[in-house]
Amino acid sequence: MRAAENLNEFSDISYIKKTMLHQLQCFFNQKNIEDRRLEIEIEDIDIISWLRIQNYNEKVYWQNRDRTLIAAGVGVADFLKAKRLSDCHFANVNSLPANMRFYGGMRFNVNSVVGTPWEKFGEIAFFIPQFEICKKNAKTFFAVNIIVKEEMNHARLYESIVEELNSLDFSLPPTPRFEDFYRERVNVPNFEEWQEQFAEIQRQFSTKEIQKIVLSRRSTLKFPKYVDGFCLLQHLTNTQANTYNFYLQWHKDCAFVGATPERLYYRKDNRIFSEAVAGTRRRGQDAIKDKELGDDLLSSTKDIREHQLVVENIKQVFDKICKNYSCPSSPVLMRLKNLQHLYTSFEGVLNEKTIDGDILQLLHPTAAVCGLPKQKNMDEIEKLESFDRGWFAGPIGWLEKDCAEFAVAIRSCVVQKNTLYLFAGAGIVKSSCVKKEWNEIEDKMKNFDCIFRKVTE
Ligand SMILES: C=C(O[C@H]1C=CC=C(C(=O)O)[C@@H]1O)C(=O)O
Repeated sequence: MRAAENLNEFSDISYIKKTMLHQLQCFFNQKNIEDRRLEIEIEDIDIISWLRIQNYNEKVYWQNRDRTLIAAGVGVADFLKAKRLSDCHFANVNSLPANMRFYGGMRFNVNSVVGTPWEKFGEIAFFIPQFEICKKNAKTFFAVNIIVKEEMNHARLYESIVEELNSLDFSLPPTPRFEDFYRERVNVPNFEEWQEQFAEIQRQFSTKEIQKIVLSRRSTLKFPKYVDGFCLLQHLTNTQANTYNFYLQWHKDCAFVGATPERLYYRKDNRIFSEAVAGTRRRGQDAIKDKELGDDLLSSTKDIREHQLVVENIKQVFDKICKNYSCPSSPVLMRLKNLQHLYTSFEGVLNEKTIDGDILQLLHPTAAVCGLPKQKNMDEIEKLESFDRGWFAGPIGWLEKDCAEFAVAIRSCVVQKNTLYLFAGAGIVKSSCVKKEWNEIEDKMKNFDCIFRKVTE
């Protein structure tokens, strides 16, 4: 690592490339090489702008809620793909070098039929980026991840990494503001269809087949020109607080972008943290109105029941995977830019040999995005929703040796050429009101407030 007096040098492109090239040469000159992450400290750079201009199909951006980790990666050093969680070799993650991460996630329902715009995403997919810029503990690093497979020719691996390194672009033109106007918006379901779905659900509540269901909507917005997902991401990082901000692209022209408040879990060694986030009100326009709305949420029987079902469900999972755990007896408010939610945190110690695959299998989908009972609702959602949720409401995050973090991919959209697909859902219980739930979803979509400008001519 370089001394602090040379900070200016850190941003010098030739310094970055030359220093990394030197590290690569030293590494590949060794007789026996194994997986390695090479890192150099660089000056703090605009990570989104860097990511935006790289010429790769595979790109990822991750910013955790307290912004202690911001990472962007391009290219593929290794990947992990599967149709079922049970076929994913998560145990291999434990042999990765320090700080090397698999980023990715999975579909909400790996058994459902794949539809637009999710064709390029797969069921479960993770990758270790070839190149990464990572900001951690107020320091910024440029990293190259090297995965050495048995069958690989080392000289060829070296050459291909060097060639890619040379073509990385550090010119950093700033990401423009999102200033596009849409021409057309189509809601699936429309309000009449939403009412019909609601009536069907009410019937199932009365026969006690389901206790709570989370139904979602998709809004498709058509723009006159290609939508730049990085401008959206930049807007989210500028305007949202207390959210995980993410961007994931497996192919150019199709990206999954979001700013979600909901942690599925964070694991450090055998300690696990999770949370129930369910029950919603808007933020008030001033402190008095805001408190009024918050108090109303905290005392609403309907919202507390909706929330409590999520809490009970996480308890059942923690009973299975933890030696011990704790959670407060009543929810508090989680305040976001536009909305406030009921929130209960969980903290536990995992049973020995519990791997991330087991945790994902049991914790996802939470009752905050699916409802209860889970299997019945997965089938019901597949039947009632006439679009593919894809990765919306699925787990999204990263895994590294001894550590993992997943958010629930809500408050999200897919950007595909000149089309933007927005997704949001709402928890419905017996006492829910059809119009209020429709409006709640509309409020959730307003996370992307910058897009709601229509061409009027
Ligand atoms: C399913 C979504 O939100 C969930 C998380 C928080 C509050 C929720 C609610 O109050 O309905 C939902 O359970 C979404 O934003 O698409």
